[in-house]
Amino acid sequence: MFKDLKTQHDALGARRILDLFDANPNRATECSVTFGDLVFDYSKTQIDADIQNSLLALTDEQGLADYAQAMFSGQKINDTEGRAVLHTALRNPDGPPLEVDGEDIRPGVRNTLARMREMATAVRDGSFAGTGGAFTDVVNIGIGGSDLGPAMATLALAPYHDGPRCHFVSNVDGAHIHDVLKDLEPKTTLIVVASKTFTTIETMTNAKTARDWIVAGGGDGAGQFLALSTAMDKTADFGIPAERVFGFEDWVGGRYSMWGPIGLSLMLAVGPDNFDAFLAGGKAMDDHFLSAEGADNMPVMLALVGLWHHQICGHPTRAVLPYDQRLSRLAAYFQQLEMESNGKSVAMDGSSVDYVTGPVVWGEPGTNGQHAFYQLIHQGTGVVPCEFMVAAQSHEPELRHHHELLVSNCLAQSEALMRGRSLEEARALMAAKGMEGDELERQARHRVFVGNRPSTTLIYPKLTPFVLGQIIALYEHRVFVEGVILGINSYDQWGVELGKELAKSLEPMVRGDAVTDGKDGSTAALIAYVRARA
Ligand SMILES: O=P(O)(O)OC[C@H]1O[C@](O)(CO)[C@@H](O)[C@@H]1O
Repeated sequence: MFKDLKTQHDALGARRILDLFDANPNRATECSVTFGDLVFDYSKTQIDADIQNSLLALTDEQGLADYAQAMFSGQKINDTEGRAVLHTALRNPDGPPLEVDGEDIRPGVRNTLARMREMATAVRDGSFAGTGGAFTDVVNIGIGGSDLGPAMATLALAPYHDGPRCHFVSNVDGAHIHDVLKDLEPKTTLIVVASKTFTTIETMTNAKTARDWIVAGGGDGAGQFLALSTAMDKTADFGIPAERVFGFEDWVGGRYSMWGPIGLSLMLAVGPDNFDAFLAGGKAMDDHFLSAEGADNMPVMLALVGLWHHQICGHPTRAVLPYDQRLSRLAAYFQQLEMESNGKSVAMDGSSVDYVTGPVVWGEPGTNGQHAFYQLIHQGTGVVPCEFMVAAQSHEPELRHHHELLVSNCLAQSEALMRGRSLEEARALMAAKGMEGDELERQARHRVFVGNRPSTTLIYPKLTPFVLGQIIALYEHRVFVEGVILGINSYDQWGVELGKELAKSLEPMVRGDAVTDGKDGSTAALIAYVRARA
């Protein structure tokens, strides 16, 4: 796999990205993809027309178009779980009939969306209320895909909030629920239990704690609960009646689920119309993904640039750097989306892969990261491809100067990474400060930036619900394209199971109800430490 591309990579030698701009005045346009108001600029990378052609050839070799059709038409491409992958249907409720197991799923999608809208309206206008009156606060209890998406999006769309305050509890660490509930009023708090399976230990533990808190505080117990789940039997066992359960099917993966019921807390915060706009943004990206050809296809190019940097250039991580404070949970969201999807070592046919699969994804918003880890990005020994994101406009026109500084910083970083600073330039800098001799030489060397470090920039007009929908769907399809080219199933997550099983067996030992015989020395000693201080 990737033999030709690796040869092309090896032939690059010391080629400077900056020189590519001198050689081709149209490079910025030619190495950008525009879709609607979104522009994805990958011109500050080593990718040229030849490399681009070889990358695009991979999509044909791996049958990407057929896989995309298979996914959108409901074939069971998640074949280790025997499931279709149809989160795209959640953002296309009015599409033509779409069958899974012989049944058209569209009416169900429309019905659930209408019920969500009704519930959101009732909560927001106070016609569904707690024992103390209209709900002032909503606590979404969920983890992984049942938390990261709605938590990220609710923060991202803060300027559109006109509903109750929304809080998110995920960690089984009691500190999390304690710190969230301590300032809330049980009689006016709505608890939304978000769990696809309704068995996840963290979520069920937090849900029970929340129910006790509501009851102890004079609330209506499960009467102030909503459930978002595929497991109607389990939600009923918990005491939540069917009319307050928003179901979805197994063809929606957890990390792809915020477009449906799992997005209810977002809908409660920003209202049904803004939620619809978010769905419309996702749908617009789906249409683009299915229709745009080759280098004009944004998700395809985003995926290919990622493959170039990780699989071909061998850079082990990639940084997501939104210059947008309200996207401060985006990196965590992408970590699950990308790493749970493509962190695999077995191909679809069960054979072991002999190439690297998903990269480590990490990041923080700019400009904060600049004052923390950018040192390593600029002068460290390894290369970290950076994915910058920035809006042309903020939601705070009265703080225009802040936004101008934000944008300037974002652009400065990608320019600095590419341009670098040579030893000669650093020497001149030191000389200008009056330094000379050995000391000048020593100090100058510390001020050299090798440059030629790749980055991409996704630029968008403003972080509206529609644009957020576009961005999230863009990255979902990126993960899909990468998975298809790597020949792996991006939609299962068997790697999370072993730790869960072991946690179950360890709990009685940690509690002191079982002996640690049979455990390795380290685990037994750590349990003994905890027991001695419990
Ligand atoms: O929604 P659930 O079933 O509680 O699962 C939460 C998360 O746990 C995982 O299964 C991983 O443990 C994720 O894939 C999922 O998003």
